[in-house]
Amino acid sequence: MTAREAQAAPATSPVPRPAVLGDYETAARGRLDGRVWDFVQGGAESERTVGDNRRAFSRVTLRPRVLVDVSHCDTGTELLGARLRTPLGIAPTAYHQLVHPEGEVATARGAGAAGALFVVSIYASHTLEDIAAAAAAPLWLQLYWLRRRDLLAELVGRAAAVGYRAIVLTVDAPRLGRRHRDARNGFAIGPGIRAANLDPAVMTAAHLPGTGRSALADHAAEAVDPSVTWSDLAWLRERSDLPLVLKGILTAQDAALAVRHGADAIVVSNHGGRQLDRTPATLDALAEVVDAVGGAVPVLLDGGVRGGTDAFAALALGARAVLLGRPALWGLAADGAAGVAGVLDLATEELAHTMALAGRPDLGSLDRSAVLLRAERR
Ligand SMILES: Cc1cc2nc3c(=O)[nH]c(=O)nc-3n(C[C@H](O)[C@H](O)[C@H](O)COP(=O)(O)O)c2cc1C
Ligand SMILES: O=C(O)C(=O)c1ccccc1
Repeated sequence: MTAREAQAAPATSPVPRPAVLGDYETAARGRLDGRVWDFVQGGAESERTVGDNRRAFSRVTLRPRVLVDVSHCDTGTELLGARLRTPLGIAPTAYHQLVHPEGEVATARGAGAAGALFVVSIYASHTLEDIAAAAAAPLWLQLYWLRRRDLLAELVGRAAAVGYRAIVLTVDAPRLGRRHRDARNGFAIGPGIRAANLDPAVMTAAHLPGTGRSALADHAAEAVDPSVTWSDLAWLRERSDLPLVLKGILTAQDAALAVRHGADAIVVSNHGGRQLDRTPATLDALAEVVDAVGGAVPVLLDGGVRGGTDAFAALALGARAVLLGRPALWGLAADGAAGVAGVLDLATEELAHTMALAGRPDLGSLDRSAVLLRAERR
Protein backbone atom coordinates (compact mmCIF):
# COMPACT_ATOMS: atom_id res chain seq x y z
CA MET A 1 0.00 0.00 0.00
CA THR A 2 1.34 3.45 -0.85
CA ALA A 3 1.44 6.13 1.82
CA ARG A 4 -1.39 7.93 0.02
CA GLU A 5 -3.55 4.77 0.00
CA ALA A 6 -2.77 4.15 3.65
CA GLN A 7 -3.96 7.65 4.48
CA ALA A 8 -7.14 7.07 2.48
CA ALA A 9 -8.01 3.90 4.45
CA PRO A 10 -10.84 4.55 6.91
CA ALA A 11 -9.44 5.33 10.34
CA THR A 12 -11.82 2.83 11.93
CA SER A 13 -10.47 -0.14 9.97
CA PRO A 14 -8.75 -2.22 12.69
CA VAL A 15 -6.66 -4.25 10.24
CA PRO A 16 -5.60 -2.29 7.16
CA ARG A 17 -5.72 -4.75 4.27
CA PRO A 18 -3.97 -7.81 5.67
CA ALA A 19 -1.80 -9.43 3.00
CA VAL A 20 -0.70 -12.43 5.06
CA LEU A 21 -1.93 -14.08 8.26
CA GLY A 22 1.02 -12.50 10.07
CA ASP A 23 -0.68 -9.12 9.64
CA TYR A 24 -3.50 -10.40 11.86
CA GLU A 25 -0.89 -11.59 14.34
CA THR A 26 0.61 -8.09 14.51
CA ALA A 27 -2.82 -6.53 14.95
CA ALA A 28 -3.75 -9.04 17.68
CA ARG A 29 -0.54 -8.45 19.60
CA GLY A 30 -1.29 -4.75 19.75
CA ARG A 31 -4.71 -5.41 21.25
CA LEU A 32 -4.09 -8.14 23.82
CA ASP A 33 -2.88 -8.03 27.39
CA GLY A 34 0.65 -9.47 27.64
CA ARG A 35 -0.42 -12.43 29.76
CA VAL A 36 -3.18 -13.39 27.35
CA TRP A 37 -0.73 -12.99 24.46
CA ASP A 38 1.72 -15.33 26.22
CA PHE A 39 -1.07 -17.87 26.84
CA VAL A 40 -2.05 -17.83 23.16
CA GLN A 41 1.41 -17.84 21.61
CA GLY A 42 3.23 -19.94 24.15
CA GLY A 43 4.11 -23.60 24.18
CA ALA A 44 5.53 -26.22 26.51
CA GLU A 45 9.03 -26.12 28.01
CA SER A 46 11.64 -24.93 25.46
CA GLU A 47 8.92 -24.28 22.86
CA ARG A 48 11.04 -26.30 20.46
CA THR A 49 8.03 -28.09 19.00
CA VAL A 50 6.24 -24.76 18.47
CA GLY A 51 9.13 -23.73 16.23
CA ASP A 52 9.56 -27.16 14.63
CA ASN A 53 5.95 -27.10 13.40
CA ARG A 54 6.83 -23.98 11.40
CA ARG A 55 10.29 -25.14 10.31
CA ALA A 56 8.83 -28.32 8.79
CA PHE A 57 6.71 -26.23 6.43
CA SER A 58 9.76 -24.21 5.40
CA ARG A 59 11.45 -27.45 4.22
CA VAL A 60 8.68 -28.11 1.68
CA THR A 61 9.31 -27.39 -1.98
CA LEU A 62 6.56 -27.57 -4.56
CA ARG A 63 6.61 -29.55 -7.83
CA PRO A 64 4.36 -27.66 -10.24
CA ARG A 65 2.72 -29.20 -13.26
CA VAL A 66 2.09 -26.95 -16.26
CA LEU A 67 -0.38 -26.64 -19.12
CA VAL A 68 -3.23 -27.74 -16.91
CA ASP A 69 -6.57 -25.91 -17.15
CA VAL A 70 -6.66 -23.92 -13.91
CA SER A 71 -9.36 -21.45 -14.93
CA HIS A 72 -11.42 -22.80 -12.01
CA CYS A 73 -9.68 -23.87 -8.82
CA ASP A 74 -11.97 -25.66 -6.40
CA THR A 75 -11.02 -25.76 -2.72
CA GLY A 76 -14.27 -27.54 -1.80
CA THR A 77 -14.19 -30.83 0.08
CA GLU A 78 -16.33 -33.28 2.01
CA LEU A 79 -15.64 -34.31 5.57
CA LEU A 80 -17.67 -36.81 7.62
CA GLY A 81 -20.60 -36.31 5.28
CA ALA A 82 -20.58 -32.50 5.26
CA ARG A 83 -19.67 -30.24 2.32
CA LEU A 84 -17.15 -27.52 3.11
CA ARG A 85 -16.09 -24.62 0.89
CA THR A 86 -12.56 -24.90 2.19
CA PRO A 87 -10.39 -27.63 3.71
CA LEU A 88 -9.19 -25.04 6.25
CA GLY A 89 -11.03 -25.10 9.56
CA ILE A 90 -10.68 -23.78 13.09
CA ALA A 91 -8.94 -25.90 15.74
CA PRO A 92 -10.48 -26.00 19.22
CA THR A 93 -9.05 -23.32 21.49
CA ALA A 94 -10.27 -22.43 24.96
CA TYR A 95 -11.98 -19.22 26.11
CA HIS A 96 -12.39 -17.07 22.99
CA GLN A 97 -13.67 -14.26 25.22
CA LEU A 98 -10.09 -13.82 26.42
CA VAL A 99 -9.37 -12.17 23.06
CA HIS A 100 -12.75 -10.69 22.04
CA PRO A 101 -15.94 -9.90 23.98
CA GLU A 102 -18.13 -11.72 21.44
CA GLY A 103 -16.02 -14.87 21.86
CA GLU A 104 -17.09 -18.08 20.14
CA VAL A 105 -20.33 -16.53 18.87
CA ALA A 106 -18.23 -14.24 16.66
CA THR A 107 -15.93 -17.12 15.72
CA ALA A 108 -18.93 -19.19 14.60
CA ARG A 109 -20.20 -16.29 12.51
CA GLY A 110 -16.79 -15.84 10.90
CA ALA A 111 -16.41 -19.55 10.15
CA GLY A 112 -19.91 -19.61 8.70
CA ALA A 113 -19.14 -16.68 6.41
CA ALA A 114 -16.10 -18.57 5.11
CA GLY A 115 -17.93 -21.91 4.82
CA ALA A 116 -15.39 -23.47 7.17
CA LEU A 117 -15.52 -26.08 9.94
CA PHE A 118 -15.30 -24.78 13.53
CA VAL A 119 -14.23 -27.19 16.27
CA VAL A 120 -15.61 -25.77 19.54
CA SER A 121 -13.55 -26.34 22.71
CA ILE A 122 -15.09 -27.89 25.82
CA TYR A 123 -13.68 -24.72 27.45
CA ALA A 124 -15.71 -22.39 25.22
CA SER A 125 -16.76 -19.17 26.93
CA HIS A 126 -20.23 -19.27 25.31
CA THR A 127 -22.80 -22.06 25.52
CA LEU A 128 -22.91 -24.76 22.85
CA GLU A 129 -26.46 -23.61 22.10
CA ASP A 130 -25.55 -19.92 21.55
CA ILE A 131 -22.62 -20.92 19.33
CA ALA A 132 -24.85 -23.22 17.27
CA ALA A 133 -27.41 -20.45 16.83
CA ALA A 134 -24.69 -18.22 15.27
CA ALA A 135 -23.24 -20.93 13.00
CA ALA A 136 -23.77 -21.35 9.26
CA ALA A 137 -21.18 -24.10 8.70
CA PRO A 138 -20.50 -27.43 10.45
CA LEU A 139 -19.55 -27.47 14.14
CA TRP A 140 -17.73 -30.23 15.99
CA LEU A 141 -17.40 -30.37 19.80
CA GLN A 142 -14.00 -31.09 21.37
CA LEU A 143 -13.80 -32.82 24.74
CA TYR A 144 -11.16 -33.51 27.32
CA TRP A 145 -11.89 -36.65 29.31
CA LEU A 146 -13.02 -35.12 32.60
CA ARG A 147 -13.16 -37.15 35.78
CA ARG A 148 -16.80 -36.06 35.92
CA ARG A 149 -18.20 -38.45 33.31
CA ASP A 150 -21.69 -37.15 34.01
CA LEU A 151 -20.60 -33.83 32.44
CA LEU A 152 -19.25 -35.59 29.34
CA ALA A 153 -22.52 -37.47 28.89
CA GLU A 154 -24.48 -34.23 29.28
CA LEU A 155 -22.28 -32.39 26.76
CA VAL A 156 -22.52 -35.00 24.00
CA GLY A 157 -26.30 -35.04 24.41
CA ARG A 158 -26.54 -31.25 24.21
CA ALA A 159 -24.18 -31.12 21.21
CA ALA A 160 -26.25 -33.62 19.23
CA ALA A 161 -29.48 -31.81 20.12
CA VAL A 162 -28.31 -28.54 18.55
CA GLY A 163 -26.68 -30.02 15.46
CA TYR A 164 -22.98 -30.52 16.20
CA ARG A 165 -21.74 -33.12 13.73
CA ALA A 166 -18.88 -34.84 15.54
CA ILE A 167 -17.20 -35.29 18.91
CA VAL A 168 -13.46 -34.67 18.99
CA LEU A 169 -11.65 -36.29 21.91
CA THR A 170 -8.28 -34.68 22.60
CA VAL A 171 -5.93 -37.47 23.65
CA ASP A 172 -2.62 -35.66 24.14
CA ALA A 173 -3.43 -33.96 27.43
CA PRO A 174 -3.77 -36.38 30.40
CA ARG A 175 -2.19 -33.43 32.21
CA LEU A 176 -1.30 -29.97 30.94
CA GLY A 177 2.09 -29.28 29.34
CA ARG A 178 4.61 -27.25 31.37
CA ARG A 179 4.16 -23.80 29.93
CA HIS A 180 6.78 -21.59 31.50
CA ARG A 181 5.26 -18.33 30.30
CA ASP A 182 1.95 -19.10 32.04
CA ALA A 183 3.71 -20.30 35.19
CA ARG A 184 5.81 -17.12 35.41
CA ASN A 185 2.74 -14.99 34.76
CA GLY A 186 0.70 -16.96 37.30
CA PHE A 187 -1.85 -17.05 34.50
CA ALA A 188 -5.48 -17.49 35.58
CA ILE A 189 -8.80 -16.99 33.83
CA GLY A 190 -10.24 -13.63 34.90
CA PRO A 191 -13.51 -13.35 36.80
CA GLY A 192 -15.57 -12.11 33.83
CA ILE A 193 -14.89 -15.20 31.73
CA ARG A 194 -16.33 -18.67 32.29
CA ALA A 195 -16.16 -22.12 30.81
CA ALA A 196 -19.84 -21.66 29.98
CA ASN A 197 -20.60 -25.35 29.42
CA LEU A 198 -19.10 -26.76 32.59
CA ASP A 199 -20.27 -26.96 36.18
CA PRO A 200 -18.62 -23.98 37.98
CA ALA A 201 -17.68 -26.36 40.80
CA VAL A 202 -15.20 -28.05 38.45
CA MET A 203 -13.68 -24.74 37.40
CA THR A 204 -12.57 -23.10 40.68
CA ALA A 205 -8.83 -23.73 40.25
CA ALA A 206 -8.79 -22.17 36.76
CA HIS A 207 -9.67 -18.80 38.32
CA LEU A 208 -7.15 -18.70 41.18
CA PRO A 209 -4.46 -16.08 40.46
CA GLY A 210 -1.28 -15.43 42.38
CA THR A 211 -0.26 -19.01 43.01
CA GLY A 212 3.01 -18.57 41.09
CA ARG A 213 1.86 -21.43 38.87
CA SER A 214 -0.45 -21.74 35.88
CA ALA A 215 -3.99 -21.88 37.24
CA LEU A 216 -4.97 -23.82 34.12
CA ALA A 217 -2.39 -26.51 34.85
CA ASP A 218 -3.73 -26.78 38.41
CA HIS A 219 -7.26 -26.98 37.07
CA ALA A 220 -6.37 -29.70 34.56
CA ALA A 221 -4.66 -31.80 37.24
CA GLU A 222 -7.86 -31.64 39.25
CA ALA A 223 -10.43 -32.05 36.48
CA VAL A 224 -8.95 -34.28 33.76
CA ASP A 225 -8.90 -38.07 34.18
CA PRO A 226 -5.35 -39.26 33.40
CA SER A 227 -6.25 -42.94 33.74
CA VAL A 228 -8.29 -43.18 30.52
CA THR A 229 -7.20 -45.81 27.98
CA TRP A 230 -8.32 -47.16 24.61
CA SER A 231 -10.88 -49.45 26.20
CA ASP A 232 -12.71 -46.44 27.70
CA LEU A 233 -13.62 -45.15 24.24
CA ALA A 234 -16.51 -47.62 24.18
CA TRP A 235 -18.08 -45.72 27.10
CA LEU A 236 -18.17 -42.52 25.03
CA ARG A 237 -19.39 -44.41 21.97
CA GLU A 238 -22.34 -45.79 23.92
CA ARG A 239 -23.42 -42.27 24.81
CA SER A 240 -23.33 -40.67 21.39
CA ASP A 241 -24.15 -41.61 17.82
CA LEU A 242 -21.98 -38.76 16.51
CA PRO A 243 -18.76 -39.62 14.68
CA LEU A 244 -15.78 -39.78 17.07
CA VAL A 245 -12.56 -37.99 16.09
CA LEU A 246 -9.30 -38.49 18.02
CA LYS A 247 -7.06 -35.40 18.18
CA GLY A 248 -3.42 -35.60 19.13
CA ILE A 249 -2.09 -38.69 17.34
CA LEU A 250 1.56 -38.62 16.17
CA THR A 251 2.57 -42.23 15.52
CA ALA A 252 1.64 -45.08 13.17
CA GLN A 253 1.04 -47.33 16.20
CA ASP A 254 -1.58 -45.04 17.73
CA ALA A 255 -3.14 -44.35 14.32
CA ALA A 256 -3.65 -48.10 13.83
CA LEU A 257 -5.12 -48.41 17.35
CA ALA A 258 -7.44 -45.48 16.67
CA VAL A 259 -8.81 -47.17 13.55
CA ARG A 260 -9.12 -50.49 15.37
CA HIS A 261 -11.09 -48.81 18.16
CA GLY A 262 -13.50 -47.30 15.68
CA ALA A 263 -12.34 -43.68 15.38
CA ASP A 264 -14.09 -41.97 12.47
CA ALA A 265 -11.24 -39.51 11.86
CA ILE A 266 -7.83 -38.62 13.28
CA VAL A 267 -6.21 -35.24 13.85
CA VAL A 268 -2.42 -35.36 13.63
CA SER A 269 -1.55 -32.77 16.27
CA ASN A 270 1.02 -31.94 18.92
CA HIS A 271 -1.37 -29.39 20.41
CA GLY A 272 0.53 -26.56 18.76
CA GLY A 273 3.63 -27.49 20.79
CA ARG A 274 1.80 -26.86 24.07
CA GLN A 275 1.89 -30.39 25.48
CA LEU A 276 4.92 -32.71 25.11
CA ASP A 277 7.88 -30.64 23.93
CA ARG A 278 10.24 -32.33 21.43
CA THR A 279 7.49 -34.21 19.68
CA PRO A 280 7.94 -34.15 15.90
CA ALA A 281 6.51 -31.40 13.77
CA THR A 282 3.05 -32.48 12.70
CA LEU A 283 3.98 -32.23 9.01
CA ASP A 284 6.80 -34.73 9.67
CA ALA A 285 4.44 -37.13 11.47
CA LEU A 286 1.71 -36.88 8.84
CA ALA A 287 2.95 -39.41 6.27
CA GLU A 288 3.44 -42.21 8.81
CA VAL A 289 -0.08 -41.69 10.16
CA VAL A 290 -1.63 -41.49 6.68
CA ASP A 291 0.17 -44.70 5.67
CA ALA A 292 -0.92 -46.53 8.83
CA VAL A 293 -4.54 -45.47 8.34
CA GLY A 294 -4.45 -46.58 4.70
CA GLY A 295 -7.50 -44.54 3.71
CA ALA A 296 -9.75 -46.16 6.35
CA VAL A 297 -10.67 -42.75 7.86
CA PRO A 298 -9.84 -39.14 7.03
CA VAL A 299 -6.70 -37.69 8.60
CA LEU A 300 -6.57 -34.01 9.55
CA LEU A 301 -3.56 -31.96 10.64
CA ASP A 302 -2.97 -28.93 12.81
CA GLY A 303 0.10 -27.09 14.05
CA GLY A 304 1.98 -24.25 12.42
CA VAL A 305 -0.28 -23.77 9.41
CA ARG A 306 0.12 -20.08 8.61
CA GLY A 307 -1.12 -19.81 5.05
CA GLY A 308 -2.44 -21.49 1.96
CA THR A 309 0.90 -22.90 0.86
CA ASP A 310 1.30 -24.66 4.22
CA ALA A 311 -2.19 -26.09 3.78
CA PHE A 312 -1.30 -27.18 0.23
CA ALA A 313 1.71 -29.11 1.55
CA ALA A 314 -0.29 -30.90 4.26
CA LEU A 315 -3.09 -31.76 1.83
CA ALA A 316 -0.55 -33.09 -0.68
CA LEU A 317 0.97 -35.29 2.03
CA GLY A 318 -2.42 -36.85 2.71
CA ALA A 319 -4.39 -34.59 5.07
CA ARG A 320 -8.08 -34.24 4.18
CA ALA A 321 -8.36 -30.95 6.04
CA VAL A 322 -6.15 -28.62 8.03
CA LEU A 323 -7.01 -26.70 11.21
CA LEU A 324 -5.81 -23.27 12.33
CA GLY A 325 -5.38 -22.67 16.07
CA ARG A 326 -3.60 -19.42 16.91
CA PRO A 327 -4.38 -17.69 13.57
CA ALA A 328 -8.13 -17.93 14.24
CA LEU A 329 -7.55 -16.22 17.60
CA TRP A 330 -5.47 -13.51 15.90
CA GLY A 331 -8.33 -12.82 13.50
CA LEU A 332 -10.87 -12.79 16.33
CA ALA A 333 -8.73 -10.45 18.45
CA ALA A 334 -8.05 -8.13 15.51
CA ASP A 335 -11.55 -7.76 14.14
CA GLY A 336 -14.14 -10.13 15.65
CA ALA A 337 -16.20 -12.23 13.25
CA ALA A 338 -14.86 -10.28 10.25
CA GLY A 339 -11.30 -11.04 11.35
CA VAL A 340 -12.03 -14.77 11.68
CA ALA A 341 -13.63 -14.81 8.22
CA GLY A 342 -10.71 -12.69 6.94
CA VAL A 343 -8.14 -15.22 8.18
CA LEU A 344 -10.01 -18.16 6.66
CA ASP A 345 -10.74 -16.39 3.36
CA LEU A 346 -7.17 -15.14 2.99
CA ALA A 347 -5.66 -18.59 3.62
CA THR A 348 -8.22 -20.20 1.30
CA GLU A 349 -7.40 -17.68 -1.45
CA GLU A 350 -3.71 -18.43 -0.98
CA LEU A 351 -4.48 -22.15 -1.26
CA ALA A 352 -6.44 -21.64 -4.51
CA HIS A 353 -3.58 -19.50 -5.84
CA THR A 354 -1.01 -22.17 -5.02
CA MET A 355 -3.24 -24.82 -6.60
CA ALA A 356 -3.44 -22.77 -9.81
CA LEU A 357 0.28 -22.13 -10.11
CA ALA A 358 1.05 -25.75 -9.20
CA GLY A 359 -1.36 -27.11 -11.81
CA ARG A 360 -3.67 -28.86 -9.31
CA PRO A 361 -7.13 -27.36 -9.87
CA ASP A 362 -8.93 -29.43 -7.23
CA LEU A 363 -8.02 -31.25 -4.03
CA GLY A 364 -8.50 -34.62 -5.75
CA SER A 365 -5.56 -33.80 -8.04
CA LEU A 366 -3.27 -33.13 -5.06
CA ASP A 367 -1.00 -35.99 -4.08
CA ARG A 368 2.50 -36.57 -2.76
CA SER A 369 4.02 -35.91 -6.18
CA ALA A 370 3.12 -32.22 -5.68
CA VAL A 371 5.72 -31.69 -2.95
CA LEU A 372 9.24 -32.55 -1.89
CA LEU A 373 10.02 -32.56 1.84
CA ARG A 374 13.73 -31.78 2.07
CA ALA A 375 15.68 -33.50 4.82
CA GLU A 376 16.47 -31.43 7.87
CA ARG A 377 19.84 -29.71 7.70
CA ARG A 378 21.91 -30.56 10.76
C1 LIG B 1 -4.79 -20.58 23.23
C2 LIG B 1 -4.96 -22.03 22.84
C3 LIG B 1 -5.91 -22.79 23.48
C4 LIG B 1 -6.10 -24.12 23.11
N1 LIG B 1 -7.10 -24.83 23.71
C5 LIG B 1 -7.35 -26.09 23.28
C6 LIG B 1 -8.47 -26.79 23.76
O1 LIG B 1 -9.26 -26.29 24.55
N2 LIG B 1 -8.64 -28.05 23.32
C7 LIG B 1 -7.81 -28.66 22.41
O2 LIG B 1 -8.00 -29.81 22.04
N3 LIG B 1 -6.75 -27.99 21.92
C8 LIG B 1 -6.52 -26.72 22.31
N4 LIG B 1 -5.48 -26.04 21.76
C9 LIG B 1 -4.67 -26.67 20.69
C10 LIG B 1 -5.28 -26.40 19.30
O3 LIG B 1 -6.46 -27.14 19.11
C11 LIG B 1 -4.34 -26.80 18.15
O4 LIG B 1 -3.93 -28.14 18.32
C12 LIG B 1 -3.11 -25.92 18.00
O5 LIG B 1 -3.39 -24.58 18.38
C13 LIG B 1 -2.67 -25.96 16.53
O6 LIG B 1 -1.52 -25.26 16.33
P1 LIG B 1 -1.43 -23.74 15.77
O7 LIG B 1 -1.87 -22.87 16.90
O8 LIG B 1 0.02 -23.63 15.48
O9 LIG B 1 -2.30 -23.63 14.55
C14 LIG B 1 -5.26 -24.70 22.12
C15 LIG B 1 -4.30 -23.93 21.48
C16 LIG B 1 -4.13 -22.60 21.82
C17 LIG B 1 -3.10 -21.79 21.09
O1 LIG C 1 -5.54 -26.97 25.71
C1 LIG C 1 -4.83 -26.01 25.80
O2 LIG C 1 -3.84 -25.82 25.08
C2 LIG C 1 -5.10 -25.03 26.80
O3 LIG C 1 -4.43 -24.06 26.77
C3 LIG C 1 -6.12 -25.20 27.86
C4 LIG C 1 -5.71 -25.44 29.12
C5 LIG C 1 -6.64 -25.59 30.14
C6 LIG C 1 -7.97 -25.47 29.90
C7 LIG C 1 -8.36 -25.21 28.61
C8 LIG C 1 -7.44 -25.09 27.59
